[in-house]
Amino acid sequence: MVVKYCHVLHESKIRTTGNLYRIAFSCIQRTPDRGGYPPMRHLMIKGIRQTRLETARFDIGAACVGMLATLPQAVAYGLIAFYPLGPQWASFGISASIGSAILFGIISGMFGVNPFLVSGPRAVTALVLASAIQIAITRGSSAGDAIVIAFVAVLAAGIFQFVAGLLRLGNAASYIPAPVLSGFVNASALLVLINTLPTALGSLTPDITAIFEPDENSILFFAIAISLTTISFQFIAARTIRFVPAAIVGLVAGTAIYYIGVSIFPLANAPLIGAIEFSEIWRMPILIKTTPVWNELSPNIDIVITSALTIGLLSSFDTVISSRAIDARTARHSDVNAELRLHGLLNILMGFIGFLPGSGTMSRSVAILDAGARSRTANWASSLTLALSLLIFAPLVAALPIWATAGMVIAIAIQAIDQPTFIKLSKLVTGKFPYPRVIVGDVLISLFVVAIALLFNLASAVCVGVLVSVILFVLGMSKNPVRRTYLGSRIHAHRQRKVAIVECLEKEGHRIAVLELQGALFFGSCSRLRSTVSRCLETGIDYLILDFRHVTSIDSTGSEALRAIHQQCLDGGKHLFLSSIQPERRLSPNKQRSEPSSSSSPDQRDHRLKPRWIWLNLDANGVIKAVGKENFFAETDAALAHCEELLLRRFCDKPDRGIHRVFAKSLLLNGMTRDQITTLGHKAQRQRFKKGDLVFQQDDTCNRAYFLIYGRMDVVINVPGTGRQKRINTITEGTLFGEVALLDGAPRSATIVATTDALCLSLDGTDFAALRQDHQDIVTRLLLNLNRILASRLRQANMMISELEQ
Ligand SMILES: Nc1ncnc2c1ncn2[C@@H]1O[C@@H]2COP(=O)(O)O[C@H]2[C@H]1O
Repeated sequence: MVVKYCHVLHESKIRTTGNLYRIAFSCIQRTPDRGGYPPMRHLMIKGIRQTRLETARFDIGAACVGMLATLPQAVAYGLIAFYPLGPQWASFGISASIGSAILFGIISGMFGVNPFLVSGPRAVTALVLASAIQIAITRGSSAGDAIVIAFVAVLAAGIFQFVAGLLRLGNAASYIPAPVLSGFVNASALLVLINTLPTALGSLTPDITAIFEPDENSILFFAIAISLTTISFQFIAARTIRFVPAAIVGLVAGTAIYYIGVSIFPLANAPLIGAIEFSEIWRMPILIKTTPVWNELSPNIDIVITSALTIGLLSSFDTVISSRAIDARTARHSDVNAELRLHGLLNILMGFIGFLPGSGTMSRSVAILDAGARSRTANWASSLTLALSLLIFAPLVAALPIWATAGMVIAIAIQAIDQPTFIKLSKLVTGKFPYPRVIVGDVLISLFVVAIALLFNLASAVCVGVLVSVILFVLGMSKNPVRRTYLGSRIHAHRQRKVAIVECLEKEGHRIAVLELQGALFFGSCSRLRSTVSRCLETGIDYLILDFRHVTSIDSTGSEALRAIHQQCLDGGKHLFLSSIQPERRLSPNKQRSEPSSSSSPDQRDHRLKPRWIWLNLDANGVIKAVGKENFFAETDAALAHCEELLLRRFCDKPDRGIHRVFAKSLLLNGMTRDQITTLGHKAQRQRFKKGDLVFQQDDTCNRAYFLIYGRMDVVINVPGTGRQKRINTITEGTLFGEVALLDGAPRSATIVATTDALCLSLDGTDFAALRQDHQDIVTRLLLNLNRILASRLRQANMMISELEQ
């Protein structure tokens, strides 16, 4: 392996190592994105169709940029991996790295699930290999044995990745919150900037503080001029030139300035990429070339296992997160598990033939996307071009000044910064956003991830970011799960009741409390639930209804809290009821797994049911047994009605079955003399209904009004578009129904069904007209009372609305 650059490296000691390392680190971490649409999506959105020629032109341009982004990285990673073995292994390392960039890149580019995910060697995995070799050498292994140990670890890492893909562990990355991903992208971009800046400013040491030293070697104005030219041309080209990738325009401009500078003016020489000989890259696989000393493996198995796990985890993480970020950018969705399986197989291959392990890279992927990649051709062609460039373009590539490549990397890093986070941050700082609480959490998490990444490393930053997000989420969800509390004195069950009963409910209804719960009942929210319930019970509540309508989930701690609340009620002689919970839920037709057969009727379809998680959890944790199934209600209204009945039994007179007593207590007949009531009774028609009978149906056209003497009727309406019906009220004895159609002559506004055996008196329009002729006084009184009934219903409805809106 001949790398001219390596000669410079050895000759000038660390002079160029610093540059290479800086380039390497800068490029690794570039994990860009988004400030605008990549050209491809932009064209897709505009609906512009391209010819194959145009697509190929963009892909080839993008491949060239990808190759230029890969080359310096690959050289640097090779040097990193074999650094502990000394300079004589440098060319070996570079060939192992470039070989991986070519072979891994071509195969994953061709067969990878994500067409724009460019894969190849990475700095982190190169560092793990270096430390494995270092430990083996310290324990007394020879260089060859240390290399064997390292590549067995690569092979095992490949198996690990393949198995992780089979077990679909890649999906775990979906749980990375957006602010963490944004912080990851920004941290990567900043790391690129920080690591590349010294090179772009001509500093010869890798330490960024060196650029502030007034040493003439630290800041070369010539270097700054070259990198600034590259950056500016790249930015201008990104906005103005469509045909050539902006990165190449910048690179050409920066290189031109360099050669003009060194040929016309006696300006400083820059380190160049240097010549690389292709013939040295392909060599015998490492396991064949070096004599494998298997005996060496057993005492060093710990190195193999830890390195394999670390490489496997880091590679998988890089691949999955890069694939997700590329997906977000290109509006696609790739199967990361399939990607992991392919990467696993390729890393097994890399381990066998002694090439560096590979994983998905954001930097190179974004480089080809920003350069206008249209298809996966740009991906594999960038690796192929790398191979070709070593043969054909070697002189051109060799002549590129490092300062210009540093400028190119900086420009890509700046474009990669996640703009939405910075927009949010600037809005927070300038106070332009009216509700800062909405975005402050996201911005803080994002900044936190960036800070950890800069202080430690990206992997820890993402882990800590996810942890902080989870903690913030739990705290956010730990708010009081009681969204509203109302008393039975203000809100009654939907029952048409006699005045005396309504009065009784208004007087004693404060003994009934409904607590509307919301969100998740879990370990984070249970203590607040318990304290709210305790406070509520202390106010003299006898009947407590917990409404689960807005509860999304429950865990065992939530169930335990319910059992404790039930015990608390028992101890205090109170009654607990749970509403809006059912064992099963009806599946909407489009969620049903199997399509109903053509023979199945709509009714049959409606009855497909699925067990409810909340019910199952309550059952599993013994809540249903403790509270008693009879105390669970499908609707809160039913639970409220049940509590009202219990209350009425305690505090109100027994229901009165005598017909005249019913009449006397009815609001409709209020103020009538006994004679008037008797006359009305003679004019009216008596009708008996059996339990389940249909009195009339919604939309029927008839104008008969009914007075319920005893029994109970449900008022039911059709729910439009579902074929289902819903009970909205219950009529009890002494109340009127069917009056609406009599008054306005329109079809029935609801269906009335007898829920018990019932007796009614009824009058139709004709009876009413006859009554008006002979007994005007009765009709006037009836109409007056009817007005009062309607007015009181309106007031009650208003009170309920105001109560529920609180
Ligand atoms: N929301 C409601 N609450 C109580 N009763 C109702 C309600 N809606 C309709 N009704 C009764 O149901 C009857 C259906 O027939 P009508 O429209 O003639 O008269 C209606 C009322 O008497």
